[in-house]
Order: sequence, then structure tokens, then C-alpha cells
Amino acid sequence: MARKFFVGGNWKCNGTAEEVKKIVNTLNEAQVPSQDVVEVVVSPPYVFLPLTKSILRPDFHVAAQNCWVKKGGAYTGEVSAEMLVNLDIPWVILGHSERRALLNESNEFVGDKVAYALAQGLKVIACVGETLEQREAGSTMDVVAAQTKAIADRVSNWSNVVIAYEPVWAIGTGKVASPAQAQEVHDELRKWLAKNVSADVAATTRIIYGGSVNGGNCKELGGQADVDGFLVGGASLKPEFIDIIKAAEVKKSA
Ligand SMILES: O=C[C@H](O)COP(=O)(O)O
Repeated sequence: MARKFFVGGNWKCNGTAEEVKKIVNTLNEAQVPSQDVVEVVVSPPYVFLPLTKSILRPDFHVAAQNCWVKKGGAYTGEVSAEMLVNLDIPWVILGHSERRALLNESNEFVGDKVAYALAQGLKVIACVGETLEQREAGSTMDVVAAQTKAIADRVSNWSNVVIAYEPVWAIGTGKVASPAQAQEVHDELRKWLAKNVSADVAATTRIIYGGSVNGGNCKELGGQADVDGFLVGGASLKPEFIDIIKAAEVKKSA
């Protein structure tokens, strides 16, 4: 089964209601490849999820940027997976490096979150990636494997999981991984899945790249054999996000 190209837009902690409406209007008017070719998911801050969902074109979907690790209750400031399900929010991003670094989310905590969110019926974009220090120390694959293992240890059904490989040094820095660097890690990650999970999961799980993706570099990155799409930060707030969605066409001609 071919892996459908996936383009996620992570708006992070940005925007006002007016800006959200403007971005969504731009997306709604865009001519992009059909849903058979590309799956598009945008991820506004929690407070703008209902607004975004209510005005977004029906062929695009929404994701939360996080959710709580277990059933809701006395967890001030948290949003539970059940609440997202209740609002028909189909996707959630978990394990983003900003949360791992700034909020001390460990591999195990992220693995627990992924398992809990999947069990509630959410689809998960699970983020992994190394820091510059780790890359320079030659431990990229050890780091990525340990992050993925914490998920694999807790998850048996991978059909609702997309893995986002996001090297931390490339996030918001304008310093994009070269297509060869991205392909190398995606290929190794797929081999890791084949060895440690199953050949079927390795062949069918989408591994998308994130880190300074823009309208100019998306086609070459998307043309790599094991790059199945993108998780886009800064550029997802701009009209060039449409060009990034269109990069899905490179797979059709491949
Ligand atoms: O979730 C998205 C990534 O953090 C990438 O962000 P960026 O495209 O601004 O580098």
C-alpha cells in the first residue's frame, strides 16, 4: 500500500482569531492536489481549534498540539484526549521537541501519551529528533531510536500513527536538513521499525520531515524515497504553505 503524502501545519503558539480566519481563508481558496494524493492537517492553538474546524474546508483536518497523558480530572491547564474526541478533533501532535525541551517531557511520558491518545481514538503525529549536540556526537540514530522505542513499547496498532522526524537544530532556524540528511534518518528509522516492530508497519507508516521546510526546499525534500511529507512550523502561517502541500505532486511523478 502506497503511503499517502502528509502535510501538517503546526501553528504553535501564534495567532489571533482574526489571523486564524485569514490563514484559513487562504487555505480554503487554494487549488491543491486531491485528498487521494495528500492529507492536510493544520494545528492551531487549543483555543482556536473550534473556530478553525468550523471554517476550514472539509478536505483538510485539524490537530491539537498536545493532550494530557491520561483521563482528565484535577490537572489544571491540561486538555484531555477525551475532550478532543468530544469536539471531533481527529489528530494530535505529541512529543514535539519544544515540549520535550521546555516542559521536560521524557521519552516514556511521550510514549504514554501516544498510547493513551490512540486508545481514545485519536490519530497521532509523534515527533522525534536529535539536538545539534547529539548529531555532532554521532548519536542521531540512537536518540531517534530511543524516542521511537518508547512509543513502540506501548503501542501495538500503528495504523493511526505518523512519525515526524524533526532535527531540533533545523526547527525555526532556517537551517534545513539536506535532502540526503533527511533521507538517511528516515531510511534508518524505517529499518528500525522493520526490525523492532514489523515489516508491514515499516512499509506503511508515514515518516514526515520537519525543520525549516519552506516553499523553496519542499520539492527536493519531498522527492526523497522515505520522506512521506512534512510537519511545517513557520511557513504554515504563510501562503507558501500551499506550495508545500503541492509538493505532494513529486510522489506522483516519481
Ligand atoms: O512542528 C514543526 C516544526 O517544529 C518545524 O518548525 P519550522 O518549520 O518553523 O522550522
